[in-house]
Amino acid sequence: MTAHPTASPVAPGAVRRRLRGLPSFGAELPTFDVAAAPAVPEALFLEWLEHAVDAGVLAPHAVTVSTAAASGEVSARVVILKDVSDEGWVFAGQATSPKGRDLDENPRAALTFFWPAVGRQVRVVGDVVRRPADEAAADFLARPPAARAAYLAGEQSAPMAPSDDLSEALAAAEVEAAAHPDDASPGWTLWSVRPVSVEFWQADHSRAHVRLRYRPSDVAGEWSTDRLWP
Ligand SMILES: Cc1cc2nc3c(=O)[nH]c(=O)nc-3n(C[C@H](O)[C@H](O)[C@H](O)COP(=O)(O)O)c2cc1C
Repeated sequence: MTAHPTASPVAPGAVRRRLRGLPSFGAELPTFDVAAAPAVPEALFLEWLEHAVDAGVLAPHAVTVSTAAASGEVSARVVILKDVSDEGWVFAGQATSPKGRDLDENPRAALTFFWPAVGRQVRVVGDVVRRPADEAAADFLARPPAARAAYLAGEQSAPMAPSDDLSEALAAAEVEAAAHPDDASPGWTLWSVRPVSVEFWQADHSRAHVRLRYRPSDVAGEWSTDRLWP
């Protein structure tokens, strides 16, 4: 572990004023007609995702995944969304990473998408299941060699030793990945979040933010919706 000196203090109130002055959303915001919302949340999510892509939102497929260990300790990180279907919202990572360990202990997660330019947030909460190993292997093999190399170079989230050289490790792993293009990695894992709640949030400049939450209804496969106070 490396120790660092304490950062110098800034003028009292300066950070608060700076933060208060920052914009959160684009100047022009879309509207959200909840009466026209599809019957299933996946359909609305895909509609909103395409809209975000068309609006030029950077990395609209990046999502914050929040997990909790059995101890109750929580953590969150950004990952890339891999798929959305009846199976849920799918993301990938290393089985032995902190998120993988959390999900082994407590297979529940919250996903949070935020698309500032269009003032939209989508929150998905649900049970997490691992996708079949052959699906994870196919996903791993479809990744570019540099991405596979980055994964193979070292154990994700483990501290690096001072003697570890990242560039060297990446170069060696890239040679290895290129030499074995058909070798899947057993640790590469796809997780699917099967939603028990999906909430769509549309910002409004006059603060009349529109929120619509889907939850499974009593009829299997169907959803009921609620408007929520902003
Ligand atoms: C835009 C972006 C995309 C990322 N995509 C992934 C991903 O798909 N899978 C992954 O394991 N980590 C991804 N990461 C890195 C994670 O945020 C995180 O550092 C890593 O998964 C380790 O998290 P953990 O220690 O909580 O397991 C991404 C980071 C960013 C900023």
